[in-house]
Amino acid sequence: MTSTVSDFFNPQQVPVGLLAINAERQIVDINQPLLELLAYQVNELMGQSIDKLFSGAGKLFFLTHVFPLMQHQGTVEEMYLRLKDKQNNELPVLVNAVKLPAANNGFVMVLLPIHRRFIFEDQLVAAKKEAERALREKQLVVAELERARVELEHKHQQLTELNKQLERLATTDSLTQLANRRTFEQQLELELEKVKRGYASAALLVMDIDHFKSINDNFGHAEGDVVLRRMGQVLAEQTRAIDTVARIGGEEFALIVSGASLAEAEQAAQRIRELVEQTGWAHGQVTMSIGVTSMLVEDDLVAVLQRADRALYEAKHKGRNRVEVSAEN
Ligand SMILES: Nc1nc2c(ncn2[C@@H]2O[C@H](COP(=O)(O)OP(=O)(O)OP(=O)(O)O)[C@@H](O)[C@H]2O)c(=O)[nH]1
Repeated sequence: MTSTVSDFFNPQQVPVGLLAINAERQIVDINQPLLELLAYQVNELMGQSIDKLFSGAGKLFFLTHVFPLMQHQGTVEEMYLRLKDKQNNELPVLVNAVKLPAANNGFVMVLLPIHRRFIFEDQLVAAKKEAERALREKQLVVAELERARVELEHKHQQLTELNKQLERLATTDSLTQLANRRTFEQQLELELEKVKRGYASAALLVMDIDHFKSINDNFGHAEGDVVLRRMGQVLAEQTRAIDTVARIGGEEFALIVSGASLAEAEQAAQRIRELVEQTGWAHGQVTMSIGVTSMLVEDDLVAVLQRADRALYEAKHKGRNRVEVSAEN
């Protein structure tokens, strides 16, 4: 004896909805699982139009799309429908339908509830939205960080520039832009240190403009400043990068000559004196007296400065526009 499907299971108990409708869309059969899903009693649906199971939009979709396909193709596969149960709750289902033999003219529909998938899809959409929101937020944070970084960099540049300006102000004579007295003394200490350690010889020139007071008196203080500025340029042009030229007093300048013997320093002083004498000045001739000395191993700052000043005094005393050398203490 051949066995049939119904020997193995009862269609009223399979975990899918089964629904049969006739050509007029009246329900002619419905299985128990579908009744339970829809919360109807069998007598409430039998003979009723399947339209009763749709909400407005669902009904339109069924009538204009799904049902015409069932009629014309005789089958539909995996179409998505939203039914509504007796309490008007939505029941999303996948539909497979097939036309019954011609004599019957109806359709049998298999309805697979996809409520869980529906929830899952909702969750996926929500998760995607959340991910997009988080991404947007992250992009905002990244943009904010970038803005802060640029601002910080800008501030850092400003600070660096400000520090440079402060450094320049602290180390430079504002009138001539040469090193100021403080920087000069620091450099002199460094140079003396090198001499003491036997690394190198070095010499000091102290230079003073002759009769500068008369320039001020004859042409005014502002014109005196012009001469001081111009003198700063003349001296700076004569100075090697390793040397230090500074304005150490009103009309007094100094030059630290690294690596120079006393004779070399004297030559340098003569060159400068001649250059100043030959420079074209707006207020008549300007000359300079220069005292020269070597830095000695036993020197300190005061000693070397005193010796150079003594030589300068001698140059002034002997008639100015001269170079004098002071070799010993
Ligand atoms: N224009 C100007 N004058 C200054 C500045 N600092 C000092 N002096 C002037 O420099 C002059 C220095 O005069 P003195 O010390 O008498 O020396 P001198 O006239 O150069 O004469 P000798 O050095 O003896 O050749 C004074 O008149 C000061 O007022 C300054 O920054 N600008």
